[in-house]
Amino acid sequence: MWASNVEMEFVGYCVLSYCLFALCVLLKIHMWIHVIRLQKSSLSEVPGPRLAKWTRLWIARALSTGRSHEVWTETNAKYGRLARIGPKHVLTDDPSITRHILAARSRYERGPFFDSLRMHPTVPNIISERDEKKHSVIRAMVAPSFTGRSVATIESIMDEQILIWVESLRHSSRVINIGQKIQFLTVDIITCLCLGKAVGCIKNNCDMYGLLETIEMGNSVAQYFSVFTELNTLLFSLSNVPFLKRALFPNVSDSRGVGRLMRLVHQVAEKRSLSQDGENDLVSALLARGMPTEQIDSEVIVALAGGSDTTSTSVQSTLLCIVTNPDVYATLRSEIRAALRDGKASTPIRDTEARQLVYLQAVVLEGLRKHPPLSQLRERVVPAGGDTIGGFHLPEGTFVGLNGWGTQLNTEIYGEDAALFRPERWLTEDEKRLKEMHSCHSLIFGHGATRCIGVAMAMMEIRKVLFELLRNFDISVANPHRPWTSHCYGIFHQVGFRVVLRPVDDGVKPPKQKVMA
Ligand code: HEM
Repeated sequence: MWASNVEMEFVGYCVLSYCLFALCVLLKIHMWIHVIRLQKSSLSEVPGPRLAKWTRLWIARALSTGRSHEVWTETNAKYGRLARIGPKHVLTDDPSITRHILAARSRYERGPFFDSLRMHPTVPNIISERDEKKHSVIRAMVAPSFTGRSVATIESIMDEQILIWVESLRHSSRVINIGQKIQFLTVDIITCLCLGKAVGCIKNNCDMYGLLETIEMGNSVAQYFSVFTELNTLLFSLSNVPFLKRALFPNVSDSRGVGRLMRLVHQVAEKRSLSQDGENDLVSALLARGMPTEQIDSEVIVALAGGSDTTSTSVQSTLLCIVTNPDVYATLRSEIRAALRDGKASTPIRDTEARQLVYLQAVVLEGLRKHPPLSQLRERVVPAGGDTIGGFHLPEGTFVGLNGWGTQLNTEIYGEDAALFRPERWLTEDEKRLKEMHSCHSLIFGHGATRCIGVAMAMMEIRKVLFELLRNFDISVANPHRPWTSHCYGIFHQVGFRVVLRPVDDGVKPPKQKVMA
C-alpha cells in the first residue's frame, strides 16, 4: 500500500512536470508565433536597428547608457522620421506626427509606460491615468492651481523665494555648486506652492526630505518599467497581498523615498482638512475641490516632482549655454544692465517686465530647445484599426515613442545650424519661420489634452532666475574642461556644475523665509 502511494506520488510529479514542460513549450511557441507575426506585419517595413525588431532589450540597452536622449536622436537621424526600436515599438522625431498623435480626440491613448508613474496600486494620478475621460476629470481638479489667475499667486511666492536665494548666494563661497543651489530653489518654490511653506532646502543647504534623491532614484528604476511594462501589471497584482503592497508601494510610514514625502503631504492635508481657513496652496485647493486625501497624496507628489526637476534642469542647462558663449553672455548682460538703468526691472524682476526683454526671451527659448529637460518616450498606443503615419501603416497596439530631443533638432524648421545654441534664430523677421519654430518648440511641453499644466510657471521661473543670476553676479564655469556631468534617466541628473560667482552690487534686502518646523 505504502509503495503504491509513493509510486502514485511519483507518477503525479512526473505528470505535473510534463504538463509544466508542455506549457512552457506552448508558451514559447506562442511567443515565437507572435514575434514572427510581428515581423510579417506592416511594422516590418519600418526601418530600424536589426536587433530591435526581435527584442525590447535594444531599448533597455539604450536606457542603460545614461545617454538615451542621444541614442534616440541618432536612431531617427539614421533610419528616418519613423524608426522601429522594438518588436511593437516605433520612434518618431517628426513634429507633425507628434502633434497628430497627441491631438485631443486623436484616439491614441497613453501607453503602459504611464503605469510606472503610479504612486498607489489602485489610485491613479494626473500623469499615470491612461483613460482619456478619467484623466480629464483629474486634470480639471489640478490644473486651475497652475493656470489662469493662480499664476499671479505663484509669482508672488516665487519672488519671495528668489530673493532669499539670491541673498544666500551672496553669502556663499565664491566657487559654488550652482546646479545644486538651483535644485534647492526649485524645490523650495514648488513645496511652498503645494504645501504652503518651503521645506527649507535653501536655508539648510540640503535636500530636505530627500525629494531630489527620490526623484532621481525613482526615475532611474522607472525607466526600465517603461520597457518591460509587464512588471507594472505584476506589481499591481502582487499589491493585492497586503504585506507585499506595503513592501512594493510607498507608504506614509516609510522613513525614506516617496513614502516619506507622502507622510509630509498627508500631514499637511490632515491639518488643512481640520482648519476652517483655506490656505493658498495646492493641498487646500484640492481639498476644496473635493478630492479624496489618498489621491491628494499622489497628485501633490506628482506636482512636486514635475515642478522641480524639469525647471531646475532647464535653468542649469541654459545657464551653462550662456556662460560658455561669450557673445551671448555679453549681449544678455547689456540687455539686463539697460533694463536696470532705465528702471524697467523691479526687484526681483516682474514677469511682465522680463517678457519685454527680447534677448532674454530668445535665450530661454533656445536653452529649452537645445536641452529639453525630459527625454522619456511617453509612448502612445495606435488605436483600433491601425493608423498610417509617416508613410507606414502601423497596426493597432503599436507603441509610438516621442523623441522630444530629436524633434528640437529639426533642420527644416530651425535651420542647418539647429545643433548650435544660437538665440539669434528667435530674432528673425521671417514671420512664417518664426511661427513654425514656436509651434515645434511648444511640443517640449507636450500637446493636446495632456499638455503640461505647469508651462506658465516653468517659463516664468526660468526667465526670473536667469535674470536675477546675471543681474547679481558675474559668472564663469569653475572647471571649463568638464563643466558638469549629466546622466539621462528620461529626466536629467546633473552633478558637479560648479561656477565662480562674483557679486555685482544691487542693494536688495530679502524678506524672512517661513520654512517647515
Ligand atoms: C521646463 C519645465 C517643464 C517641462 C519641459 C515639462 C514637460 C511636460 C510634458 C512633456 C508633459 C506631458 C506628459 C505626457 O506626454 O503625457 C508634462 C505634463 C505635466 N507637467 Fe510638466 N513640464 C515642465 C514643468 C512643469 C511644472 C513646473 C509643473 C508644475 C506642477 C508641471 C506639471 C505637470 C503635470 C501635472 C503634467 C501632467 C499633465 C496631464 O497629464 O494632464 N510641469 N510636462
